[in-house]
Amino acid sequence: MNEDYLSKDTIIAPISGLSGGSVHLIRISGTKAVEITSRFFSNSRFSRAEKNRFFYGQLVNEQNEPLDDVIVLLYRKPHSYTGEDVVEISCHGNILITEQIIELYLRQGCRLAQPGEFTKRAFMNGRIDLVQAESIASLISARSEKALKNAIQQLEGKFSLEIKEIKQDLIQSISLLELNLDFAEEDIEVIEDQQVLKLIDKIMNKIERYLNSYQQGKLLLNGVQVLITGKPNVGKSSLMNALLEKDRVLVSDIPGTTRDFVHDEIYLENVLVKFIDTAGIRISDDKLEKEGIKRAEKLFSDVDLILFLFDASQPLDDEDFYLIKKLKDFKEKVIFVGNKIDLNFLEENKQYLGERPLLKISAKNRTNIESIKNQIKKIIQKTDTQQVIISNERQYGLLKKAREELKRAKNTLTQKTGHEFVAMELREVVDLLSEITGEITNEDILNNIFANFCIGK
Ligand SMILES: Nc1nc2c(c(=O)[nH]1)N(C=O)[C@@H](CNc1ccc(C(=O)N[C@@H](CCC(=O)O)C(=O)O)cc1)CN2
Ligand SMILES: Nc1nc2c(ncn2[C@@H]2O[C@H](COP(=O)(O)OP(=O)(O)OP(=O)(O)O)[C@@H](O)[C@H]2O)c(=O)[nH]1
Ligand SMILES: [Mg+2]
Repeated sequence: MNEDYLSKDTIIAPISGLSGGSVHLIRISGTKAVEITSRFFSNSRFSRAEKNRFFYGQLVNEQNEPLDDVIVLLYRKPHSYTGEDVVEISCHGNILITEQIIELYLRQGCRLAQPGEFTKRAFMNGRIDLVQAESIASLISARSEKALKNAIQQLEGKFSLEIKEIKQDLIQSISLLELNLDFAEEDIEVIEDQQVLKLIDKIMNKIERYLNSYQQGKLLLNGVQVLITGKPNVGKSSLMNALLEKDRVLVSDIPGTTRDFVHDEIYLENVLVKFIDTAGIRISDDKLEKEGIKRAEKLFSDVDLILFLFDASQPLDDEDFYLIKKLKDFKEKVIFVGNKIDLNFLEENKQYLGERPLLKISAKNRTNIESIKNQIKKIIQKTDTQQVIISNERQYGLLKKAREELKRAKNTLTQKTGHEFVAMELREVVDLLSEITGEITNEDILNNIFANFCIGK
């Protein structure tokens, strides 16, 4: 597939952020990258260079009008990110300059790169495998230090290597099982069932460990989402401000002060925590309010933690009960927070709250806000970053299938249905693992993966 792929379009895209920075970076990859650049770049040593190097000079357009003073980086195939000839232009950080340069290349026969297309080419040209490609996307979007560490490990090939080792073990057993078949008539056992069973168990353990890391992996990758809900005027926005340690949201004694979602973030233990303050939920016939409530309730299933806030100085009322009932389905992630304890704490409310944690705070006086942060820290359990953590849904799905297939193989072996079936099932596991690293794949799957990358990756 390689040669074919190399000969395709020359593609271009900005690869740095386009707002704020003082320098922008543009990448051009493909056969025309060097030739086009040499026609519009003032530094004559550029086109003669054989090796990767950088050059300083002026970039001009077709009318010889200067576009910018730039640094051009030359990467000769296959020694580049994509494995093709690559030119990177580092220009001044003005979107107008960047656009003019890109338009020049488009007029000269390049086309804009699709999201993830550079990385897709790197994969197609064998520079990286699929796990590594996906780790680049995780690396960019990681919302915690641990997720970042894990992504870097995967980019270095740690997970890919472990998969390769598992596959080698499997392939060895498969060939021994097949050898057994050849010698079946002569009654020679090349491999004992017990040995194969032991191997299957060993591999199942490894896969189980990957699967178990997924929930935590996703959390570390995306950060923790915490929703603050409760009826109007119980102090949700006050709590939001207390958690953020700033006056982010408007607070007032008029019920219905917050009308839409307000979110903001902090880092706790190097994990991004996103708080969402919502409009107070009340039983209402008002169309607009009903819609707001519907949207808030949709968030119940999306978030990782729900803080149900109530006024602890007052008896719980129908509006509180309405919400408590709604939250029953999400019980395992709800924390009850009794606010306004500076006024009073009514013990009688406790009986309605079940066995979930109950925290007592005063948002206004910022009392006991730490107890909430401690509950969030509990979610961010101690994770061992020495081990591979899975955070990718595709990889998770394939690992689950591999586990099922291993179970099947184990069954077949213990039921002594025949070694040829065991071998077949183990081969299926090998294929599933090959799909993870992308040795086995198809165009649709690939397009799907890379389409979710950002532009310029
Ligand atoms: N300017 C720039 N910075 C960047 C990237 C990039 O593409 N360009 N990266 C993009 O994500 C990351 C680094 N990843 C890269 C990986 C491989 C090669 C590369 O050209 N490798 C060749 C050449 C090495 C050499 O000349 O010594 C090779 O390995 O053969 C470049 C960047 C982060 N920073
Ligand atoms: N005494 C006391 N008053 C509080 C406390 N927390 C909030 N309040 C007051 O309660 C009123 C409502 O506070 P908000 O934070 O705006 O309440 P909310 O739940 O966001 O209200 P809506 O946005 O209208 O749903 C304000 O007057 C706050 O000053 C508290 O811990 N103690
Ligand atoms: Mg509010």
